[in-house]
Parts: sequence; C-alpha cells; structure tokens
Amino acid sequence: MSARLDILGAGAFGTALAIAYAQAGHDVTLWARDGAQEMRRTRENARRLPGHRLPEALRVTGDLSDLTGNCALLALPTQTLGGFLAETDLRADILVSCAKGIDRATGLGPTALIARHSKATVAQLTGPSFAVDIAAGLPTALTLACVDDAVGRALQQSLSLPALRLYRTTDVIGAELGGALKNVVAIAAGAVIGAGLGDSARAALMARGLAEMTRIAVAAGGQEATLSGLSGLGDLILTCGSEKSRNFRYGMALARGESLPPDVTVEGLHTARQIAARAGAENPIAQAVAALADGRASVGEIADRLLNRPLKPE
Ligand SMILES: NC(=O)C1=CN([C@@H]2O[C@H](COP(=O)(O)OP(=O)(O)OC[C@H]3O[C@@H](n4cnc5c(N)ncnc54)[C@H](OP(=O)(O)O)[C@@H]3O)[C@@H](O)[C@H]2O)C=CC1
Ligand SMILES: O=C(CO)COP(=O)(O)O
Repeated sequence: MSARLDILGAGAFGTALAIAYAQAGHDVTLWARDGAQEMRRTRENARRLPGHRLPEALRVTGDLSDLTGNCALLALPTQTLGGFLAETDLRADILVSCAKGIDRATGLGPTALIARHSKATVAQLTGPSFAVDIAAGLPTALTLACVDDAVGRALQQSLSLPALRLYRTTDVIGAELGGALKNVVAIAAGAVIGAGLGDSARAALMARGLAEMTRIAVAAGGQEATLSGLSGLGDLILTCGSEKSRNFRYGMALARGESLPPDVTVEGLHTARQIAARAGAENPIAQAVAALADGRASVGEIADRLLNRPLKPE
C-alpha cells in the first residue's frame, strides 16, 4: 500500500530513504534546508549522496509548508535536532527519528528531545544501514521502536519495503542507545586499526564495547535483548568493520594525527563526551574515546590503560 511520507533533512540518510520509498511507489516529499532547487534541476544530491539518481516522482522542497503528510521522518544529525524543532512547527501526528546520538545541550536521546518539542507520537528508526546501500536498493534490516505498539505495528507495515525489512520493538531507550553508542565503539575501532593494533584487538574491543553499550542501556531502562539485536550488535558489526562509516574513519584519522573535513557528521564524538561525563554504568571505552578526541591521551596510552585494568570474570 502506498503511503504519504515527508522526510526532513536531505543529508545522506534522508536522501537515501527518500530514494528507496519513492522508488517503491510511496508519495514522498524530501525537505532540504539548502539546495532543493539544485537537486530538482539535477535529480541528484551531489553534496551528500553523489551518484544516486532521485526518482522523478520524488518531490524535493525547501519550503516547510509543502509538508502535509501525517508521518514525517526526521533525518537530521542529533546536535541540530533541538534547534530545528524549537523553531519549526511540525504538523505530522507521527514523527520518526532517524538520528543516532545524544543531544549535548540536554543529554536527551532523539525521541525524548522530539517529545519535548512536539505532541506527536514519536518513534525511532535505527540499525545497520549505510545510506549508499539503502539508495542502491541493497537488502537492509532495521529496528522500528515505538512505545505505542499499535503505532509501531502500523509503521512497521507502512515503512517496510522488499529490500528494507523492519523489525519492531517497544524498547525505544534500548534501540536509540544502541544506535548512539555503537558510534562511540566505531570511533575506538577506527583508532585501533589506524594505530596498527590489529584485527584481534578490534574484535576484543567490539565484544567489550557491546558489554559496555548493554550496561549503559540497561542502566537507562533499556532491555539487554535490544542491544544484541540490529540496533546494537548489528550496527556495531557494520560500523566497526567498514571505512564507509564516518565514525570509524574519524577514529582512524585521530590515531594517525589526521582529521576529517569539518562538515562530516561524526555523531559518536558528542555521544562519547556525554557518556564519559555521566556517573553510573562503567564506561572505559567512552572515556577513552573522549580523552583521545580531546587530546588528553594518545592511542598508545589508552591501550596501556585498558590492558592494565584489573583482571575480572567476563
Ligand atoms: N549516513 C548514514 O549511512 C546513516 C546516518 N544515520 C543517522 O542519520 C542522521 C543524519 O545523518 P546523515 O544524513 O548521514 O548526515 P549528513 O551529514 O549526510 O547530512 C546532514 C544533513 O542535515 C542537514 N542539517 C544540518 N543542520 C540542520 C538544521 N539545523 N536544519 C536543517 N537541516 C540541517 C544538513 O544540511 P546541509 O546539507 O545544508 O548542511 C544535511 O543535509 C545522523 O544521526 C546519522 O547518525 C543513520 C543511519 C545511516
Ligand atoms: O549509522 C550508520 C550505519 O548504520 C552510519 O554510520 P556513520 O555515521 O559512522 O557513517
């Protein structure tokens, strides 16, 4: 069944989802703050998702009043979401966050941040999915999290595509923390590889990273099973193992004393700082990533510190 869908944010992910849903016959409008006219002219988002043609049926607009759907997907980076919502009156009854992070101004995850600004029912779409893979129509499985199970079921039906399979949960906290925290471990994995510490060290980091993610999510009220699903383990495997991940590339660059261009979105950096500053669940990997990014320790010093932690049961 064809659905009317508004997608806000024409970055790599919003554009990829817009392509996939428009190609499947949904009635899609993609809102971009800049460059809508150029995208309409060239039928490409050359800045954020080059090489992927925008289907003719996909509407691209820079005007928020063109958005009239009942359901809107918010595909903005977490750190821009609060400011955007504060100055925008969205009329959709259902808002689906696609962001993977923790807001540095409030410490909130994307769904709580949206709920602070809107009375809409809020859901989270997350899990292992590079924008380029979705835009190319490659098979992908994601988690759709919504506290309201009836709305979650309806969204699962309307947002699933043959090559984009959605699994459903009501554990919004676990799902959104899985997506946010895997970015922190992906930075650490990039640093491990960038510093030449090897594949075995990366595997150890990923396993201990999943344990850390689970501790943090469970302490926040999430469920352990969610973290071993698509939004935790699934996304961890994807982003710790591929240079397509910006978080992974950022970690590699840090370890090599290099940097990424400033307009590259690296959500894990802010998340690491947020988590490292929190009391509660033990978080040595988030501490390490924050220290590395802020120039307080080198990869070598961090590796020594982690390797010299007291021996304990797994
Ligand atoms: N890329 C991916 O593979 C995936 C990304 N995600 C998540 O999706 C979210 C978005 O990431 P992604 O699309 O990759 O990011 P990109 O860096 O590709 O693009 C970010 C987009 O947000 C826009 N933007 C930034 N600030 C504002 C603002 N204040 N108001 C309106 N628009 C704004 C930018 O506009 P402009 O171009 O004008 O700067 C740009 O279009 C992130 O949380 C990410 O973790 C989730 C799954 C996969
Ligand atoms: O979340 C992603 C894939 O699931 C994209 O990862 P990066 O933000 O690290 O590129």
